[in-house]
Amino acid sequence: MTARLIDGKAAALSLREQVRVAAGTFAQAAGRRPGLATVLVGEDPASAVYVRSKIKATGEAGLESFHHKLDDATSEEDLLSLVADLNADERVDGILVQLPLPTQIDAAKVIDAISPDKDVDGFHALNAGRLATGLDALVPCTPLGCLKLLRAELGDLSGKNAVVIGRSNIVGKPMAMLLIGESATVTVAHSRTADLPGVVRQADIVVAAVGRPEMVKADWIKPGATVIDVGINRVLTDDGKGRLVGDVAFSEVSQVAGAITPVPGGVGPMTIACLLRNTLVAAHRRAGLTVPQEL
Ligand SMILES: Nc1nc2c(c(=O)[nH]1)N[C@@H](CN(C=O)c1ccc(C(=O)N[C@@H](CCC(=O)O)C(=O)O)cc1)CN2
Repeated sequence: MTARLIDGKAAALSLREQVRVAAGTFAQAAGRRPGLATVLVGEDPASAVYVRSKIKATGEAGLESFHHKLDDATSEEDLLSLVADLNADERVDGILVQLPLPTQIDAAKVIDAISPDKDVDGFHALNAGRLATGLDALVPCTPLGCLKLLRAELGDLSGKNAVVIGRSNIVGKPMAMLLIGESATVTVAHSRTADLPGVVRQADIVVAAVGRPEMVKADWIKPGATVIDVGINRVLTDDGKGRLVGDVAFSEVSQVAGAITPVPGGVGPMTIACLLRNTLVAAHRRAGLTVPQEL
């Protein structure tokens, strides 16, 4: 392997420590701890693991945690009613409804019902619009985590050619907006892009968020490029056990790239660290306190 390994686990631990210190300062100034409400609907095993990790990380950072577990058959009306209660609860600075939701619930309606001030996932249309127009916004955690890794690796991103593969509202689009905000030259590519390998080959920075295991190959990558892999795909192995792979063919791409995130241990841990960061930012704004610069 020739590429530098970008250690998302270490970066996430360091951000979580910064959040812990700043949460203590917030508690002294505001007379209460910042609060995060998590909502898990149903029994999806991966979602249960992610929410457990979020609750654990919340406690370790000194934030107050309010967890709500609803059963699989919960109606949209009941979930909207819980969101309304959490919007009104002064102890709650951030509301996280874990996705995906069961099919009887319209996720867009639920996201729209979350107060934009408490939308620590950054999925509400108001936060998306604020990000797109360069205003202070709560920014989706995964792209924010990618940006923090890119800044730590490359410093100034201005003038870099960045290709984001994937156009989802949760990762691709906000990632592009964040990179534009850094004065990078940004292309958003996707499954229908003509000559996708040729487009990606122009990039100094590649962010892969397509959800297709090991789709990005070594001959797509400009030598020395920085590659951020957002994919988390579970694939079956010959021994029947299965393993996690990203959207990037790591073993071959790491021979060409200048730096690369692994899966696991790259972007994933930053998603949870940025959720804590967003909760602290939301708490400061709601309390009328200045958000610490280092966050
Ligand atoms: N409301 C939300 N729902 C979902 C989000 C989100 O940001 N908000 N993102 C994903 C899942 N997710 C967080 O919720 C998440 C996924 C993966 C990781 C992570 O740390 N992954 C590890 C590997 C974990 C494993 O072994 O399975 C890694 O990449 O190192 C954190 C958070 C969908 N839903």
